[in-house]
Amino acid sequence: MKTLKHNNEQNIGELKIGNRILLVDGVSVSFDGFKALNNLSFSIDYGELRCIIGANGAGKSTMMDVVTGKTKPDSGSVIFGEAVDLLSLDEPTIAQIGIGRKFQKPTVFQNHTVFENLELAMKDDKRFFKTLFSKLSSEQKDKIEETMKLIGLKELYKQDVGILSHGQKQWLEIGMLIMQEPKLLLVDEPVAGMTPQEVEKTAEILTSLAKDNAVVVVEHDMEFIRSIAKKVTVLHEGSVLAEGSMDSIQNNEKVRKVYLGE
Ligand SMILES: Nc1ncnc2c1ncn2[C@@H]1O[C@H](COP(=O)(O)OP(=O)(O)OP(=O)(O)O)[C@@H](O)[C@H]1O
Repeated sequence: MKTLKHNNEQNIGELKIGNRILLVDGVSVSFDGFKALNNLSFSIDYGELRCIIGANGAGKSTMMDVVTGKTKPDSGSVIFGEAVDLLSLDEPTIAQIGIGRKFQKPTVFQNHTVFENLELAMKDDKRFFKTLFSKLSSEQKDKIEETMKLIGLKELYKQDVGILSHGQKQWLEIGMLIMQEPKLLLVDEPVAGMTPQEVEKTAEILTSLAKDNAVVVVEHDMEFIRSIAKKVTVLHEGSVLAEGSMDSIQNNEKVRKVYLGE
């Protein structure tokens, strides 16, 4: 079981597979009178890999901005774990208590090796030079090794990141998120621009990650979604249009109308 080094620890509750880790309840966000999120409600369980889909402008990014504290909604509530009120916390605190976000564009340190990038991303010590020149404990080394294995970059640990492929950089960034020990990961369009082999590997990484975390994937690539999805949430005009298995989504009349114009 994971532990949290934060005063909100007692409010997170037990991180047990199947327990709820995120509740978004009746959230609305307006931009100049336009409702980007409109009474949005859904929840995510610990150990779940959830896919969130929706047309451009459906509110996917705004939803992630609300969960990570970048945007404060006009109404509603967002609860992490059993009782942590995320709307009362700022962005750095939300990251610190265990919500990690991976944006589309990788932001790795180009002139450092794979190993160094993971080392720099480690949770406890954010001071760049101190991190680079201090000795790692065996526990920290093990964590880096384990992460390199998960993201498939173990053989490349000495390589400068600049020469990695687009896909490898994306995986490294997922690895850097893992080093911060998040409990909930929000991943924005992870397979955009990837080769089919890279897409397959990304599916493996995210599936494996979700076993001991919760992972929310926002993606447009439906084939990829189909390959990883257990439960899919469809957003439309800032609300949940449908939720369920990929099959039930594909056969859902409302979804077909909105997506396929049937
Ligand atoms: N800061 C903002 N100011 C004004 N309108 C905004 C702002 N952010 C988002 N919007 C609008 O809110 C709506 C929802 O946008 P959002 O980016 O959340 O959708 P999305 O589902 O992530 O779309 P995409 O798939 O294109 O990334 C859009 O119509 C967008 O134009």
